[in-house]
Amino acid sequence: MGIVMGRNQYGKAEVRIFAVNRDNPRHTIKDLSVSTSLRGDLDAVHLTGDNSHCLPTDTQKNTVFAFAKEAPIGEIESFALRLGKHFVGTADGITGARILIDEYSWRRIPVGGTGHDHSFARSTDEKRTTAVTIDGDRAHVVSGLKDLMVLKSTGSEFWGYPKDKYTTLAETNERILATAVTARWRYRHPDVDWGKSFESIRATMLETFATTHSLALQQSLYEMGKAALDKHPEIAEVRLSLPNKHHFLVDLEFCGLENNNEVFFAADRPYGLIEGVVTRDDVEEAPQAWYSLPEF
Ligand SMILES: O=c1[nH]c(=O)c2[nH]c(=O)[nH]c2[nH]1
Repeated sequence: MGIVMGRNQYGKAEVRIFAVNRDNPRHTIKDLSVSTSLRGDLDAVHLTGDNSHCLPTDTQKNTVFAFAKEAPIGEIESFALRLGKHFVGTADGITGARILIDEYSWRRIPVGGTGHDHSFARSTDEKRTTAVTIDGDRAHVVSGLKDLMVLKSTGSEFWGYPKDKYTTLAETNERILATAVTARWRYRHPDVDWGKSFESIRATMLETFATTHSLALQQSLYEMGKAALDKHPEIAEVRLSLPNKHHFLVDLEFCGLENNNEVFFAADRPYGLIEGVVTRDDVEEAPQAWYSLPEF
């Protein structure tokens, strides 16, 4: 029985890059966290420490910064595709790459009609994301968002579940439903207006969360994924990870007050974690597009 080196990848994680376009006085900015991972003929570095195919993670980091200067960053999907193709096309022994990008959402400070030219505010943790996988001459693009906080103050119920001797949860037809959405969707091809597609999928999922009368967070998850797929032929599947941010009704009887679903304890943990894949029944699966992705 022998011991062999298994699947591996390596790169620089969370390169924080901030870029300003100063072409005119109305600046545009990009605030990104970029992670690079390279795959390929890397047995030698693991087995003997032979670094001849080991493009340093420091060089990968420098490449990210240089690419941001050499051409406009543009949409995160295009930037990730450029980086991934560069590494696979130029680094000896490297046959695959995974580029992860999270984009922080700054907005112009609302001064005047169109917002300030060079001052910005960020009031949310929400990030737009992409995960690009280059596998030889194939490319997979999985985009999404994370930490999008949403809440419904009515229109959510939970009842009809199995009960056993450990059950204490009361059935309810009136509860708060809150979650922090992490969603990723896989594109069928790279011929996409990335920004427009992102905005529309995000809006569709938000609208569906709002308008679905929810009997379970699982039902909301499916409806959100389905609505995105119905409206967007360019995507093959949607994966969602939804922590159920429980809001417990506070018993105020101790001081003689009736609590008519008005005052809750917003617990941060433990939380239910509802996860699922919503897909088309006629598309080919692409496990490589998802391999080692956080959350999925
Ligand atoms: O929407 C829900 N789904 C569950 O599976 C679950 N389990 C639970 O305790 N509360 C809820 N709510």
